[in-house]
Amino acid sequence: MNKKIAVLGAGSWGTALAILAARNGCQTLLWGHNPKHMALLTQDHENKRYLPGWIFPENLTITSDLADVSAFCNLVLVSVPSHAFKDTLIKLKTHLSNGLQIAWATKGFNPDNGSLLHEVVADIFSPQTPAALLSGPSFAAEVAAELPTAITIASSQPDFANHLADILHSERFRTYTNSDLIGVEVGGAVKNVMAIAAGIADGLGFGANTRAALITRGLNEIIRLGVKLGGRQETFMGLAGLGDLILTCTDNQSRNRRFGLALGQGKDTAAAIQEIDQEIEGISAAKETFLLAKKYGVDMPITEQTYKVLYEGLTPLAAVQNLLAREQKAES
Ligand SMILES: NC(=O)c1ccc[n+]([C@@H]2O[C@H](COP(=O)([O-])OP(=O)(O)OC[C@H]3O[C@@H](n4cnc5c(N)ncnc54)[C@H](O)[C@@H]3O)[C@@H](O)[C@H]2O)c1
Ligand SMILES: O=P(O)(O)OC[C@H](O)CO
Repeated sequence: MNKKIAVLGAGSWGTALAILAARNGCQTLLWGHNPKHMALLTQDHENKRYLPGWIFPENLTITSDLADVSAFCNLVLVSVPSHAFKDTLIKLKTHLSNGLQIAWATKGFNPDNGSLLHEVVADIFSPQTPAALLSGPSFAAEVAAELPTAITIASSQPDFANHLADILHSERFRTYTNSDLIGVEVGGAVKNVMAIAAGIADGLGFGANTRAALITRGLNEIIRLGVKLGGRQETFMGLAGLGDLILTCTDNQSRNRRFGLALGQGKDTAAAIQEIDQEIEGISAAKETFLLAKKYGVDMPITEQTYKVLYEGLTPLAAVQNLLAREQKAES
């Protein structure tokens, strides 16, 4: 397979995806924004900061110069955090625009206005630019370890989704295609809010029953917002919805769940962020989801309470008590 791909973002997920593509036989370029960090990756042939223990395949090369991307190929997979997504695409455009095929693995909203990331892609490049999102239950370290994983590749352009699936698919990394870009985006972004909430409940000492209730009612919130934004209900029962929600709410590899655990155990937000020392996408997603819910009149009580803990100083215990005090009603 003489295929090429440039991965933008040398964190845990971009590094894992670059290693995956290289193992699949792709000539792979991994770009990171920090020259000193990328020099270490070049020197060490591994990412000791974000994905230690996984030596890079020989067909994976490192750069901190975006100009190298346009000379390398026109297929780009963006895996920077949501707060860096728009700026990274703006920088990319100065080097590559014509013929660009872009995918992204970022889970979140555009922090400027809560828009979905496919809208950022369309605004910066074009609505006709081949675009796809990669999302689903996938911890980077397990992908690097080649533990069986299944993810969704969502695009309104099926040929492009299939092209990307061909490049990334393997026995241990199963790719499923989906035409519901909005549903997959909302599922991947809002599951991080629910993971914080589930972590808070566990950190407070509540049990498995509580966690199951939060996951179930959290899925209900995600579906309500996702359908309102144009997603298909069935998408949220799939890998990018229920699958990723269960994974992130129940396993301590999740940064979002661990962040919630720390809050529930009494740490303040700053201390919890410092302790985790990696991206916690649910913090910004909690605000963006809360604002979207208000804008579209969608009842999202778990999201609202999580937002109030993170942005209004509500204590974790008071947040759970507020949820428990809600009036009895028919399940919907
Ligand atoms: N880590 C996982 O298991 C995993 C799995 C699936 C999806 N994701 C998603 O991947 C995205 C990237 O997160 P991650 O897990 O790799 O985070 P990370 O904390 O592991 O790494 C973050 C990376 O972003 C870089 N970065 C920070 N600010 C930047 C900027 N302004 N411009 C460019 N790069 C910048 C950092 O240098 C670092 O390399 C997130 O949206 C996350 O939800 C992560
Ligand atoms: O560590 P988290 O909570 O950002 O979760 C990582 C991935 O999104 C899991 O699918």
